[in-house]
Amino acid sequence: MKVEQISREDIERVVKKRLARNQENNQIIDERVEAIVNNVRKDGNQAVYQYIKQLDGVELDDYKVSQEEIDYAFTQVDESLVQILKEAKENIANYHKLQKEQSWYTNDQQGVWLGQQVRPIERVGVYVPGGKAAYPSTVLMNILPAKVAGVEQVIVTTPVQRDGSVNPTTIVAAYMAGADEILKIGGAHGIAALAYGTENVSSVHKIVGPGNAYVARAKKYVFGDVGIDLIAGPSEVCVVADDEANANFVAADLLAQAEHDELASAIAVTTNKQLADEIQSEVDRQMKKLNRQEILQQSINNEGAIYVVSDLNDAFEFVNELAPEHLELQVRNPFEQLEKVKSAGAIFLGDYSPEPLGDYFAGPNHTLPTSGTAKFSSPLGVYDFMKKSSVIYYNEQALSSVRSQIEQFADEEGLDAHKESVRIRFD
Ligand SMILES: NC(=O)c1ccc[n+]([C@@H]2O[C@H](COP(=O)([O-])OP(=O)(O)OC[C@H]3O[C@@H](n4cnc5c(N)ncnc54)[C@H](O)[C@@H]3O)[C@@H](O)[C@H]2O)c1
Ligand SMILES: N[C@H](CO)Cc1c[nH]c[nH+]1
Ligand SMILES: [Zn+2]
Repeated sequence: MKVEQISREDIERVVKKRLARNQENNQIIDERVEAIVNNVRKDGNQAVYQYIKQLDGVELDDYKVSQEEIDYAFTQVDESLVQILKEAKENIANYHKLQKEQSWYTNDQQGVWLGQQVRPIERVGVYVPGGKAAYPSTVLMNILPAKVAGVEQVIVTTPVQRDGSVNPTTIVAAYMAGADEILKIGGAHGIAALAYGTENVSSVHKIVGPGNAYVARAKKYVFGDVGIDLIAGPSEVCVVADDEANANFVAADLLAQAEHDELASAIAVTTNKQLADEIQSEVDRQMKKLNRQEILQQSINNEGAIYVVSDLNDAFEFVNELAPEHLELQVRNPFEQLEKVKSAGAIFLGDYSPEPLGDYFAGPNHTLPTSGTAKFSSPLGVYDFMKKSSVIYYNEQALSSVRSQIEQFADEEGLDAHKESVRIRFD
């Protein structure tokens, strides 16, 4: 993991170069994704089964998880883990209940009644990643806000494992969170099946959930035909560390994100060169003891970096340019620094709020904007599962009092039928 000293003038260039690397990867992936999505849209099941065979290495007869498989999954998961899932579920549901918006109406007592009706989306697809690891936590994070919003039908899709099954904890978590159906379709073909439906699956109205670059680009490609939540691609962490930070903690937190994906990005930004060197050697030392060596080596060597800046203001300049998925502030008085953050998916304060606390347990959602998209988007939340309709009521007298304004406006736009629709009610 390289250590690089950067000045204020370098920050924009360094961050833009990092984000541009993503764009280059994306161009190659986009061509592949386009072909997969279009083939599933055209050929339905036949294409789905063919991609499951080609990309996931499994010949399936049925990609729906059956009741027998659900029952069997419950026999495979330890009671202690079920208990943990229940606690996490409670924390996540409680946090998300606070996000629920209500419909509202105004009544001016003069015959005008306006409002905003809030309704859940009816049918939602949840992508749960499962290529390199299974993510039961992501199941909870994506289904629970949908259920809090009142979504009627939640269809989960996740890659099939080599033996033709789905990870049992994923199934148990999906069942506990209220999934209506679980499909064994990963990657871009999973996204296409949800977006356009197949002979066995009705299409959904919106697709949520993180995944690798193929999944993230497929979501972007189907957007418009269905809704999507946000671009949640390979994981990222940026740790801001001042001279009081603990190098062991910082290194451990960098590795915790790096282990997700070869393309995961783990960055430390520090004001202290000596700490940077300590973090670097700690990463090397700790990495040797971990599983997933191949992924760790690649992500740490290619995507990881430790930047040394001259002061905390420069550190926040860097952060706001990067807009990382996860930001950790391992600095003195982190609460005082919080207001300097303009763009980040989730912000972890202090030495004892490591990012995995948020991944599994605290309650806020772990599906977060990546690749700089935190500059304009927010964590997955109940609001992603709700839509709004405007409500308008005028009585006869109220309409009569504004008819001339509307008629003149319609004249101005040359829209006679608009004018007539008002006039006809009175003349
Ligand atoms: N942002 C979040 O909240 C969050 C949460 C969990 C995981 N993640 C991220 O999700 C990702 C999970 O990735 P993953 O790979 O483990 O699982 P995944 O389910 O996202 O992707 C696996 C699928 O990708 C497809 N695929 C793989 N190589 C392909 C190729 N060359 N061409 C076409 N399709 C291909 C396969 O069909 C496979 O089923 C990681 O990047 C991790 O960082 C993010
Ligand atoms: N850190 C991931 C989001 O980038 C979420 C996750 C799930 N399980 C473990 N981690
Ligand atoms: Zn994680």
